[in-house]
Amino acid sequence: MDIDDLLLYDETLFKNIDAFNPDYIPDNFMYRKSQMEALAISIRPALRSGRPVNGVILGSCATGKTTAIKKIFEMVERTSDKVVCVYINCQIHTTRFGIFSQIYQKIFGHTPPETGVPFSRIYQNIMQHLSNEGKALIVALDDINYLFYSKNANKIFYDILRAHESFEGVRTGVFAILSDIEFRFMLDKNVNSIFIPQEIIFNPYSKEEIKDILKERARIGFYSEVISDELLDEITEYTVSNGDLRVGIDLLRISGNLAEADASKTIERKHIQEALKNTGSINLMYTLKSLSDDERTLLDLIRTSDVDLTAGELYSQFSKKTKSSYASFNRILNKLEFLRIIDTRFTGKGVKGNSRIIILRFDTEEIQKCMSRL
Ligand SMILES: Nc1ncnc2c1ncn2[C@@H]1O[C@H](COP(=O)(O)OP(=O)(O)OP(=O)(O)O)[C@@H](O)[C@H]1O
Repeated sequence: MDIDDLLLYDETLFKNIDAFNPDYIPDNFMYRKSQMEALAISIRPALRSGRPVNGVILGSCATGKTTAIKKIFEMVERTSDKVVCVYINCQIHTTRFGIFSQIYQKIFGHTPPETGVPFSRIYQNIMQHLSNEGKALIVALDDINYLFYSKNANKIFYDILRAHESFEGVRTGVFAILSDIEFRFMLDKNVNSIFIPQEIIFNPYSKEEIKDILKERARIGFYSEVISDELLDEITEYTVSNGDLRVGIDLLRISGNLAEADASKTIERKHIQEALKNTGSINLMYTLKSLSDDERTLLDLIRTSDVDLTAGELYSQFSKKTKSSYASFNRILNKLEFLRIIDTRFTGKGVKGNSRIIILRFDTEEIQKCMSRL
């Protein structure tokens, strides 16, 4: 097809292309009944003038944690106007002000002004409103490990969970969502005893479950018979080996697009093979998306260097590009290590043997591929 035809061609394989969006909430949320029940049990007291039970929601990536929270919040809000449910993505909102702005927005329908209003006023408005209206507050903090990095977690938990000490009758709860079991102990380390949560585990899907979920997604997203069962099996295999359901959903979407561009009425193996070339690690892409410009600049320097640099060498390159202080360079380096994009190893050389060597944990091409898709 030439470009004009490509743009004008109005046949589509997609019945509902939104079904492949990252934030699509499936009506049919399969294999998560017991987790949804556990969430409902934790929230139930809040619907009956009690306090919600705090929870920590644990499970590796793309096991449906976010979907479960969003679904249960939707259900709660449909059932009662006495519970305010706020979902917060901590990759985006990392400060106390940022997080309480989200809560404020949910309650009052608009965010507080960014300047001129002290945090205490915003906090007071929120809690006073809840107290006056007799409403409970449940806050889900997704990817809460990002708050450990900025060391804000404890304060935020404290603000939310001890509100009842200053505001009569206020009932609050927190769901902390974690996608890496390693962060579980860090939660205890970062948040003291005010948070005693019940654990809700989202175990990985089996191969059969992945196949069923992908099949259902294809059924919603494509017209019938666009993709064969055999090719779904292949996408399932790849998804299982990659360990991330999102990769499978993305593969469906990309191969559908490629088939469409080919004016084909069905997805063929060649479209999947082509799509595979375009999918980097989705997880890595999400992590890279959350980086600031300076953080990406530093990562780029690491990625494009032919040799493993020491921290000192890296800083001298970085400071030329960004004029950053050593302290902020160091913070960024620690963050990249914390996000497990890089490793740093002491070489035993340098001042007091403190010289570190920086090692990229991913293939440079993989990073490049993900960066180009941001
Ligand atoms: N049981 C399921 N049924 C249908 N779709 C699902 C199911 N579980 C996950 N998904 C889909 O997989 C994708 C990832 O799910 P979700 O964002 O809820 O996972 P997560 O555990 O929060 O991931 P992360 O920890 O990486 O944020 C979404 O597109 C979601 O619709």
